[in-house]
Amino acid sequence: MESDTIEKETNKEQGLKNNFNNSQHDGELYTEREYCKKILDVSYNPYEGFHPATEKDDEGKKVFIDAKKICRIFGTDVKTKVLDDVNLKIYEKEFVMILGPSGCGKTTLMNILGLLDTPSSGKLYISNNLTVNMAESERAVFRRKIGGFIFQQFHLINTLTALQNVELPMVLDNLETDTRTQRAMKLLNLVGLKGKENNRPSQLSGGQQQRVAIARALSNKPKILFADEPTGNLDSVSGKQVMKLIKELHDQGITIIMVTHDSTLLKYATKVIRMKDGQIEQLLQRDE
Ligand SMILES: Nc1ncnc2c1ncn2[C@@H]1O[C@H](COP(=O)(O)OP(=O)(O)OP(=O)(O)O)[C@@H](O)[C@H]1O
Repeated sequence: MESDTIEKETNKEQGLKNNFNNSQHDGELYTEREYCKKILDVSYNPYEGFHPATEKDDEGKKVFIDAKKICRIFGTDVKTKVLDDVNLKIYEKEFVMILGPSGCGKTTLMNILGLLDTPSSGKLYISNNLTVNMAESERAVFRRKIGGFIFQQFHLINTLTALQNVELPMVLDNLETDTRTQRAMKLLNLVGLKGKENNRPSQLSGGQQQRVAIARALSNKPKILFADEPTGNLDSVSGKQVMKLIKELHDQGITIIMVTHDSTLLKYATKVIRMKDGQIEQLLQRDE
């Protein structure tokens, strides 16, 4: 950057610094410089620290999910190709974020990777097992034993308490009552909801409901967590609490695949998939 440009930018920042000194925005105390950068977009780049992924980036990593030539077509009379020849490898312990414009196929891709949906063509391997010919009962076992799921809309059962919601997957797994209650209590404590065990979803804030959903997703000790816009319905403070929890889970070794529209969350990711029109437009890897 030319020196007079730098000077202009610095003056702009200084002017804003005077206006926004120690300002509180979105529930977070930004330094003046950070805030100026954000609103002026002077040099704020959510992709800073990432580079286009190469084969070298994956050396020594263990493949968890391998998607080959995945297509998904919806409709019978009028067919719409929503995923078009997607090739993708996800490695153990990665924190993968899927971004892209509305309707580009992010949720469809995540649903296929999580065995909530099946591709129209292509092959999907999970831990080297080909999933295409799996019976629905086997897919259900994967979803219950290996995967954990959280969604923008929480999907809690309104007639059950927080504790009962977290216990539910363990009931399906026939765990003894004492064991599952103890585990659900521990998980609710972990997500910061001690004392809210007997509240029903309607008696909890959005952020608290999402934390119950996270506790429920953890009840089966998943190896991989699928999160579709987990902060999409939350205010920024609750969103940050939820992201902090998800980051902690990643730090503990859980692989995370998350769909988001919010590029400010990229700071948590180790890999970024940018999608467009049903295809992977760009694959980015965090610098070591
Ligand atoms: N079950 C379905 N039947 C028909 N069309 C579908 C179905 N599910 C998704 N679609 C279509 O597939 C396209 C991709 O949807 P998808 O939800 O994967 O996009 P997205 O990138 O997650 O969008 P958004 O960011 O808005 O959530 C959309 O045009 C959508 O209308």
